[in-house]
Amino acid sequence: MDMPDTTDVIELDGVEKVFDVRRRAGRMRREKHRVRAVDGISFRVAPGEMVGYIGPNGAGKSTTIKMLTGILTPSAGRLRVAGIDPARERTRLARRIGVVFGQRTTLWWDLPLRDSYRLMHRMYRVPDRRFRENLDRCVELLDLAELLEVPVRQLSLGQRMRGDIAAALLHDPEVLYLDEPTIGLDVVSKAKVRGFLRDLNAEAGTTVLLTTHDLTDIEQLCRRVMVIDHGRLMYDGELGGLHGVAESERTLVVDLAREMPPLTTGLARTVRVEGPRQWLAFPASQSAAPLVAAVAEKYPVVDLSVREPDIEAVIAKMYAEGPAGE
Ligand SMILES: Nc1ncnc2c1ncn2[C@@H]1O[C@H](COP(=O)(O)OP(=O)(O)OP(=O)(O)O)[C@@H](O)[C@H]1O
Repeated sequence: MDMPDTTDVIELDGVEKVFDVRRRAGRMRREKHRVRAVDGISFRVAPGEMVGYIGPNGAGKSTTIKMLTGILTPSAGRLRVAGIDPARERTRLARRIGVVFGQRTTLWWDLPLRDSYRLMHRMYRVPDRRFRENLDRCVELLDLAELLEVPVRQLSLGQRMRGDIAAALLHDPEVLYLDEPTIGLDVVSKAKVRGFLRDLNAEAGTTVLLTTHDLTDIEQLCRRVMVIDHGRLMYDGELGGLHGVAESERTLVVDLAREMPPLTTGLARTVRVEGPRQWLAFPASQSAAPLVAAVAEKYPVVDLSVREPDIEAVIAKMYAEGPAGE
């Protein structure tokens, strides 16, 4: 007889979320319309895993995370986090999970960071000693010492993000949901955040579910990735198993002094021309340096930047070639 596997920290079985929306249909009429935001998803996450949860805009990622925190109740299916039904016991679950939304802060805008943390200390009823230890650790590893007395509204985006990550960890959650934790951050801040998350996962064994549009986040942090689209799980496996990841392309964006015909270097394909700006695609596995040198030598260049492949591009390619591992 199969025994249910109770060691998994996140369990979803046939989870659905349907929204009833009213849409304008003509001048007066409104039509009822059903949106299947999550359409029968099943997966399990073991303690200590760090899993990427990716998909195009509107795929159903945020809706899934909201159900996992208990903010939304599933329309059908079974869902458990740390053995708890999130929608039924949201408050009890809140002590076991941490959530970071890159697009908005859970900190108090007008308060210094330290005061936000004090409020959370009381809200989550964290034992004093534990709180102090966690805070000290986050302050050290996230470089927050100089920022504790600064009101949140005066922090840069990268500083605020680090502050938010610390806030999500002060009560020792077993599970951390991260929704776009590196969005809008510069290269240095991204590296800091990624390094911290890697250490947290390795040392504290915190289970992490990571939603991002940045493929590098996934490459550097997650061995396992789940792809969702139109509310369905399209892929669950290693990142390398996704078609298109290895052979994806980076883009060199070139601003020229004037409009020119498509550039020819022999090292890249010119995929787009708009006025004096041109987009050159080259294999992601190759260094950009020879291409940059060739372009700069041959053409009147005003500015250059390299764009990394993003998840949307990889997923588009996956659909073009059919999902891997099926
Ligand atoms: N409260 C709601 N009422 C009606 N429809 C909703 C609601 N929330 C989400 N949806 C719809 O459900 C679908 C999935 O949305 P969701 O926000 O989960 O996608 P997402 O994968 O997080 O996208 P993004 O990457 O843009 O954040 C979309 O079609 C969205 O319009």
